[in-house]
Amino acid sequence: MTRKAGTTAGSDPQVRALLDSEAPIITLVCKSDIRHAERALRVSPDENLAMIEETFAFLTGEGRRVIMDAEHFFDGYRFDPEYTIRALLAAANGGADTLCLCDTNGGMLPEDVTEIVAAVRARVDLPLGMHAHNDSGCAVANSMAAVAAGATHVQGCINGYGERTGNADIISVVANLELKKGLTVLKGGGLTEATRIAHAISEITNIAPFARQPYVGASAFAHKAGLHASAIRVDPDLYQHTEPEHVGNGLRMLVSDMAGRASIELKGKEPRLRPRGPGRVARSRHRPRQARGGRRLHVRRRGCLLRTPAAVRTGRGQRLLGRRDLARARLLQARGPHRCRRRGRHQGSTPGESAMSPSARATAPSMPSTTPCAPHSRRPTRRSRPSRLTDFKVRIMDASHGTDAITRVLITTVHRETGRRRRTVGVGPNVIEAAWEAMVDSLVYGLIKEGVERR
Ligand SMILES: CC(=O)SCCNC(=O)CCNC(=O)[C@H](O)C(C)(C)COP(=O)(O)OP(=O)(O)OC[C@H]1O[C@@H](n2cnc3c(N)ncnc32)[C@H](O)[C@@H]1OP(=O)(O)O
Ligand SMILES: CC(=O)C(=O)O
Repeated sequence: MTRKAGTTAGSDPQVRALLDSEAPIITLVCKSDIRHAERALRVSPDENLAMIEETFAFLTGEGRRVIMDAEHFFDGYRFDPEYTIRALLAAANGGADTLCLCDTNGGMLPEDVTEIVAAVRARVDLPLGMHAHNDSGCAVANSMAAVAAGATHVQGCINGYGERTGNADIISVVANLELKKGLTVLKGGGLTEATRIAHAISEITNIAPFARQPYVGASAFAHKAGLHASAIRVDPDLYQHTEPEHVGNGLRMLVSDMAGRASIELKGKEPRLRPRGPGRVARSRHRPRQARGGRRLHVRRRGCLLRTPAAVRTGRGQRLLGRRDLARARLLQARGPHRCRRRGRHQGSTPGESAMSPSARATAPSMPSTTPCAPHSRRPTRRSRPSRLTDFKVRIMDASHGTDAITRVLITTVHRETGRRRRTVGVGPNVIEAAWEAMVDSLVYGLIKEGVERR
C-alpha cells in the first residue's frame, strides 16, 4: 500500500517494512478510483495522489524498482477517467517502473479492456500491465485483450488461484502468448514444464488438480468419443488445438460405451498397456484397485517398502509396526472411536505437531511416536522419538464416492538430529488408515535410510 494519510512515506511502518524486506522489486497497491479514495480511505482526491507520488518517490529513491497496481482501475475509469489517469501520472512522477491496471472486481469483458487499455496507452508513456480477476469468467481473455491493446506485463496466479473466483491462470496466459501469439515469455522452453509445475503446486497447496484446466488438466487432451478417436488415429491434430507436448501434457484415450474400434486400438498402443509376457499380465489383474488409490503404485516404485514392515528389527529387538499391527489398528478402529482415541494417547503426540496449522493439528493423528516398536510396547520417551511430524495433508481422491471415497494422507517428518526430511503417502478407505500407512512408511523409510538391517 501507499503511505497512510497524514504521515510521510519514510515514517510509515508498512512502507518501511517493504523496504526492510530487501525485495528489489516492490508492487504498491494504490487507489485509482476516486470513490475509493473518498469513501474507503476517507481522504481527499489530492491527498490520495500525494500519497501515491510520495511513496513511489521514496522507494525508487532507495533504489527499488516499483510497480503500481492501480486498484479498481477499470471501474474507476468508467466513473471518472480523468482521475484514474491522474493517479497513474502521480505514480509515474514518483518513478514507477510499470503501471498495472487492475480489474479488481473482475467484472470487465474483453472489449471493455481493449477500449480502456488503448485509451490509456495513448496518454501514458510507461509500460502498462493487466491484473485480472475471474468474476465474469474472463480473466484470461481480459489479460489477452490487454496484451493485444499494448500491455507488456501480466499478473496472474498459477492454476488461477486467487480471491473469490480467482485470478487469471498464468499458465493459460503464458501458453496462449507463446503458442497462439508467437511471443517468447519463458526462457529455454520452460513451457514444457507447465503440467508438472501446475500439479506440483496443487500438491503443495493441497488443492486437488482441476482435470478440465486448460492446457495442463488431466482431461485437457483426453478423448472419449469414438468419432474423435477414428480421426485422431489418422492425425491427432484433427481434434486438438495444440500439441500436448508443448505444455508437458499428453494425449489420453478413454474407453467407455462411447468408444469405437479406433478408441480401443489407440488405447492398446499406450506403452503401459502393451502386453509383455504372462508375468506382466498376471500382475496387471490387480491394477484397477491399485491405481484407484495410488498407494501400491507408489510402494512398488519405492521397491521394498511394502515387504519391509513385518521384517525390520531394530538394535533393541523391537519389531516395527507391521501388517498385522495395521490389521489390529483396523479392528480397533472398527470397534469405535473411543478405543481409537485411547490408542492415540498411548502413541503420544509429538512436539512437532505444534509446527502445523491449528486446523491440521485438529485433524492429524499422533505420529506413532516410537521409533520402531510394536504398538503394545512401553510408553515412548522423547529419546525414542527421533522424528517430528511437520506437515499433515489430507486429500479426498474422489469426493463423488461419499463416505466410500479413497482418502490420501501426505505427511512430512523431520529427523530431529540430522534435519533430514521424509515425505510419505498413505491411501486408505478413511483418514485413520491412510494416516497409519503414511506413518508406517515414514518410519520404515527412515530406518532403511539409517541402514537398519532388513530381514
Ligand atoms: C487489491 C488487493 O487486494 S491487494 C492484497 C492486499 N493484501 C492483503 O490484504 C493481505 C494481507 N493483509 C494485510 O497484511 C493487512 O490486512 C494490511 C497490512 C493490508 C492492512 O492491515 P492493517 O494495517 O491492520 O489495517 P486495517 O485492516 O485496519 O485497515 C487498512 C488500512 O489501510 C488503509 N489503506 C487501504 N488501502 C490503502 C492504500 N492503497 N494506500 C494507503 N492506505 C490504504 C485503510 O484506509 C486503512 O487505514 P486506517 O487504519 O487508517 O483506517
Ligand atoms: C491488486 C489487486 O489484487 C487488485 O486490485 O485486484
